[in-house]
Amino acid sequence: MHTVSIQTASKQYDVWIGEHVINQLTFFIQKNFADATKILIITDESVEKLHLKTVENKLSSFPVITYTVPAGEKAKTFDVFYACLTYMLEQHLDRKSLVLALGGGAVGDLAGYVAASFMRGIPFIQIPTTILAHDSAVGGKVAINHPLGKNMIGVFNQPEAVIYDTTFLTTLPLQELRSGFGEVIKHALISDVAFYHELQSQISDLSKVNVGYWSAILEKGILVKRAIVEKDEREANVRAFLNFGHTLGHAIEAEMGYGKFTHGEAIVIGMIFALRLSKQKCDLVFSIEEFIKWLKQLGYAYDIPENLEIDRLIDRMRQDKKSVNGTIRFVLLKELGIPVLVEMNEEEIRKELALFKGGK
Ligand SMILES: NC(=O)c1ccc[n+]([C@@H]2O[C@H](COP(=O)([O-])OP(=O)(O)OC[C@H]3O[C@@H](n4cnc5c(N)ncnc54)[C@H](O)[C@@H]3O)[C@@H](O)[C@H]2O)c1
Ligand SMILES: O=C(O)C(=O)C[C@@H](O)[C@H](O)[C@H](O)COP(=O)(O)O
Ligand SMILES: [Zn+2]
Repeated sequence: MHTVSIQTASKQYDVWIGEHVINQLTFFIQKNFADATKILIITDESVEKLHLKTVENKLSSFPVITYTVPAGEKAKTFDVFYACLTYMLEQHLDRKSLVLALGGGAVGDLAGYVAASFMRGIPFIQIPTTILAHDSAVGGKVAINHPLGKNMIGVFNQPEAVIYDTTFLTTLPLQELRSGFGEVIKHALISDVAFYHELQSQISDLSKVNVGYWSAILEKGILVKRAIVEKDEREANVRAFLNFGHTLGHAIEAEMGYGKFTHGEAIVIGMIFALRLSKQKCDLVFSIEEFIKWLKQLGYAYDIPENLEIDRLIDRMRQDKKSVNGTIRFVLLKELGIPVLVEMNEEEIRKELALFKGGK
């Protein structure tokens, strides 16, 4: 088991990562929440079938109840958020209650926002079950989607702890490995050239990565995220770098309809576009052809979906949270590992999107 301690401006907490670290849950709750009036596990319908029992078994001496939400982006809606809060009121949770988020980023984002909202805030613990959640469970961004934009309704709310049992990852389908690995690539590209080269040389088939190696690369990703959120918890400046690939990625997710494209797959396309812009605007020296060759090998889509209109993507990007006064901003790379936030002119974006979409 490895422990990564996170110290943000608002809170210190630990991330425990490794096989069977779920055992830590019992000790952590005994030590810190022994008087919890209720412990609510929020999970989704797939994770419930696969891993809920394991977690419940660790909590047999506590007053545990469960609320199950739809799997995937369907969990991040206002209706599910509201239904969750209704259930908590009906079950008489109070300010001494605790929420556990058992699942991927969608469950973590929803449950963290629910916990922040119930009676103005009760504590929650992240129990991530996906590769992608090495990113979502750390750093305290929690939110639901709005038809007009991704993660538009939410708050910053740090968890009490992150208990990342990598044995849960063994049940993930290949598409979810791929989605999560997109954020690992992001963490490498924005801050750690050696890590990027390691990934590129070591990983050619995501289905063959063993749990031990997943643990190691997820921990590296978490360290990248830690370094940034410790400096800038609420995205006043450098935290925006974690949004590399997301300006276009979020626009693709929203335009396709949430859940049609996984988050990680959408941001991979967004990263390719941001790399193309980085070459244009920041003289980045990097072979996008080589990058795409690797992505193809791993099974990623690497084009903007045919049915998406450029003008509509631009409208979406104008609504991005990084925009100021409607001016679209992209995270670009000056060099591998050296990101920068750049304001872009819409005409320039339109031209570059047309070239990208046209395969040029
Ligand atoms: N808060 C943040 O900082 C942050 C960071 C990155 C992404 N996100 C958000 O996270 C979400 C994506 O996260 P995700 O990819 O984990 O999505 P997810 O929670 O939707 O999980 C993906 C799918 O995998 C299933 N699943 C989860 N764990 C499983 C397991 N162990 N075995 C088998 N199936 C399992 C889920 O049921 C779901 O169908 C997006 O909404 C994205 O916006 C948030
Ligand atoms: O933690 C961050 O900050 C990130 O930007 C991480 C992203 O991978 C993540 O998708 C996040 O939810 C995006 O945040 P948003 O503010 O653009 O919605
Ligand atoms: Zn992301």
